[in-house]
Amino acid sequence: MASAMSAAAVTRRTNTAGFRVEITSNGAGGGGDGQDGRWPPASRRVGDGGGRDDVWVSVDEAEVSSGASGGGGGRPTLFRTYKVKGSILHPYRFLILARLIAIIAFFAWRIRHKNRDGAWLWTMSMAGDVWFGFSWVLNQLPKLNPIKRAADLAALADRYDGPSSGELPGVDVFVTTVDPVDEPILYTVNSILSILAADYPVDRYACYLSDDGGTLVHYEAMVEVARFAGLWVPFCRKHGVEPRAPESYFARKTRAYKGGAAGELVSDHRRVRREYEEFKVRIDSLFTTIRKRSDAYNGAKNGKDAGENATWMADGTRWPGTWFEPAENHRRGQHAGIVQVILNHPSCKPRFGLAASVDNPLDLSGVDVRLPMLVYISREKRPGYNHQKKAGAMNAMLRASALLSNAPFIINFDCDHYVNNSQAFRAPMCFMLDRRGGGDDGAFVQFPQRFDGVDPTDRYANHNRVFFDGTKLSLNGLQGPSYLGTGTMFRRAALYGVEPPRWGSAASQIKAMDSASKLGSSTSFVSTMLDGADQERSITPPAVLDESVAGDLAAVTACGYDDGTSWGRDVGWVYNIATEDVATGFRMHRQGWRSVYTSMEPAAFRGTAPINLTERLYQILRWSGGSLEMFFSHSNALLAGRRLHPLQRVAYLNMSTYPIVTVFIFFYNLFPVMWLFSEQYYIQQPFGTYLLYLVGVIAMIHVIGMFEVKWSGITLLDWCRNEQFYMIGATGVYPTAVLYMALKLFTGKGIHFRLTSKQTAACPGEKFADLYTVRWVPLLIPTIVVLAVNVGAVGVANHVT
Ligand SMILES: O=c1ccn([C@@H]2O[C@H](COP(=O)(O)OP(=O)(O)O[C@H]3O[C@H](CO)[C@@H](O)[C@H](O)[C@H]3O)[C@@H](O)[C@H]2O)c(=O)[nH]1
Ligand SMILES: [Mn+2]
Repeated sequence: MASAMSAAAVTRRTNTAGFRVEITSNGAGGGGDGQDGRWPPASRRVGDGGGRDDVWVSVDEAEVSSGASGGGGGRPTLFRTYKVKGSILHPYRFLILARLIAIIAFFAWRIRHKNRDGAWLWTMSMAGDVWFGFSWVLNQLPKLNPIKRAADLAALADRYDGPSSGELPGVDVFVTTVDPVDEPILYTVNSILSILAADYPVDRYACYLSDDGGTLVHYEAMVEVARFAGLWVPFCRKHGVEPRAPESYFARKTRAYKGGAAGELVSDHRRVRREYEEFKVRIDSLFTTIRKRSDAYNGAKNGKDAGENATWMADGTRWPGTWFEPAENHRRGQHAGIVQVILNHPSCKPRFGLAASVDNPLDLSGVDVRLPMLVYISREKRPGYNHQKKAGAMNAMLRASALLSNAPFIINFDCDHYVNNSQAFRAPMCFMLDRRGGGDDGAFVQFPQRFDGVDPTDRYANHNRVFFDGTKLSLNGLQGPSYLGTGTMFRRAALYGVEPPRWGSAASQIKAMDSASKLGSSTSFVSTMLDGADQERSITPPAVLDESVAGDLAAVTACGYDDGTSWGRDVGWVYNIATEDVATGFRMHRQGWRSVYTSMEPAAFRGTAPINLTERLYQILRWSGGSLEMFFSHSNALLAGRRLHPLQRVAYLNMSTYPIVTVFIFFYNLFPVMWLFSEQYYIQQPFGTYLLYLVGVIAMIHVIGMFEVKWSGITLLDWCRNEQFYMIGATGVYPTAVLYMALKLFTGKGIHFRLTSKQTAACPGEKFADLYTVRWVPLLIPTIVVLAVNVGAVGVANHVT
């Protein structure tokens, strides 16, 4: 019954200590995520790492080989599908059926043996058991048909990289950040560098950073990134470096060499490392640099604009975003919108670097030195508007990118995640471009979230392996995994609320849209939509960024743009919910779109998780609260039409009701209070048979769990941690989520959810220091009540007897 926890997580510790990448042999999930630096040759199929054949068998061998012989004439087959071997799948399904029968028998027996005395206890426990049984069914049924899908990178390369090949379509990559301190800027710059260095045609993707803080520090960090990328990216290309986030790369102990100039690696490496250290110093000192500069400008101006305390850009103009000293129109939640193209779209022809010389010690003569487009966006903020957090930022970015590059595909991840496998943009493309039916009605491809810096025994179940490798993978056998907020590739048309091609081409649907009321007032934006829906397209190199483009950009990133439109409901990321990700994916599934869950080796993306208990609990609160909000919203799975697969509906029901279990767990936990009464009460009589039933159904759930451990390839430890942390969440956090939801239903006020903080003041030298810093968490009140009541009851009982 566990594992209903939503999405996965992120937080991290000290900035200065950096992103230490552990080199462990944890081995969780079949192969340690490439942490040991193993690297499969480009021709190897991704995902095979987990596709051990004692569990998985191929189901599309025939289709794939007929595709390879050029049969279809159209697009090739670009991914492989596997199902669980019969020898595991059949007993697994049989056990699920057996348990279903067992719990029905159990309820029937209990009803036939209704307690006469202590009827209240019986009724309550019966209600609890019914809910436990029901929620188990919700959780279990969608897992009946686990399917694994693996991208065929070699086939993609054959088809799209050769001289006579078609072109890979364009991709817009979106990263969101809010605060340069809570979300340490070092992670954000690493994230951006890893994107700029990805192995994807450089003129066919663009990178967007959305900064909801509107700080000059972020903007200048991007300028520094653009400069350092001029060295970092060619270095990555020349030597085939992995991973391409410098902090993780330099932390790595062993590296397999993939480049073509092994002899120069040592000196190049040393040089780039030195430059990186200097780059980090510049990033770290941005706060002071900008402050000093601003003080100087403010001082000089003192005569005229006495008292002005502006924050100044390097070119001597006032920063339009937030200032160090908040002022009218320059504070959090109140500032102008900013869109700055930091790196322009590159030329379509390769540009090779210079040979080694005194000024440039790296020989880049055979290396393409172009960089992809990089854009900084901070949407407008005004008091009185609900800015809708991440969802609002994503929608503003979706519109601004349409005006600038308008790629038909979009990749989205959080600023604390980075591209860990340079092929990460190619792998999801294999699913989007596959010639088989599934290809065109796939709305998104979801990668699991993988994390660095989690303590080796993963005390707070941060890796969430049961959720990713089990629950999400099994949804592949239905309509596909839910969207998890990060590590996802989308089809742009699906984000616009268009229905899958079976119900009409994207073009005809877009033409039919009543654009002004649905999509807002920017005709320039609306006119990009047709192109944006064409999946074969590359990206649009932006025209000269003249006044009119700037005006359009300002319009689509303005805070009131969404007012009175379908944005946040039928278009873009969904609003008014703490877990915008699940709700946004749900809208697509409800329309009949499919999604794909896939993983690759080494992991496509990696991020950081909150190893501090306080942060972790608040994160779980946001997810569980958001999930209940989903149930009580237009995104309720019961309201969806017939295009939602029946078991997919069950999966979403589970995702939006799982915290309710806490009510019953709470009562069960208080049952020992009955020791306080002098008469004897029994939950159920005859008690012996009752116990036997209980032991039976509990044993079965664990045997089923062992089968899941087997097919998902997780470790026993992962499984135990999940069970443990489920109980912590269910007793400590879900009660608060349920209370919040009840409050919201009665008062109409939503929950204020805080950002998951990625940094605490723990001492930088000590590796998992944060694990042990316990801050007072009101969330734990229910747990403490339960503990106190139980200890008290035992004490009283002892005293009485
Ligand atoms: O006003 C805001 C608030 C948040 N964010 C960004 O949203 C992302 C996620 O926020 P965070 O507080 O780090 O949440 P997590 O718990 O780490 O996020 C998980 O859960 C969220 C849903 O609750 C998903 O959106 C995330 O992708 C998923 O990683 C980060 O990049 C933030 O910068 C914004 O852009 N604007
Ligand atoms: Mn995060």
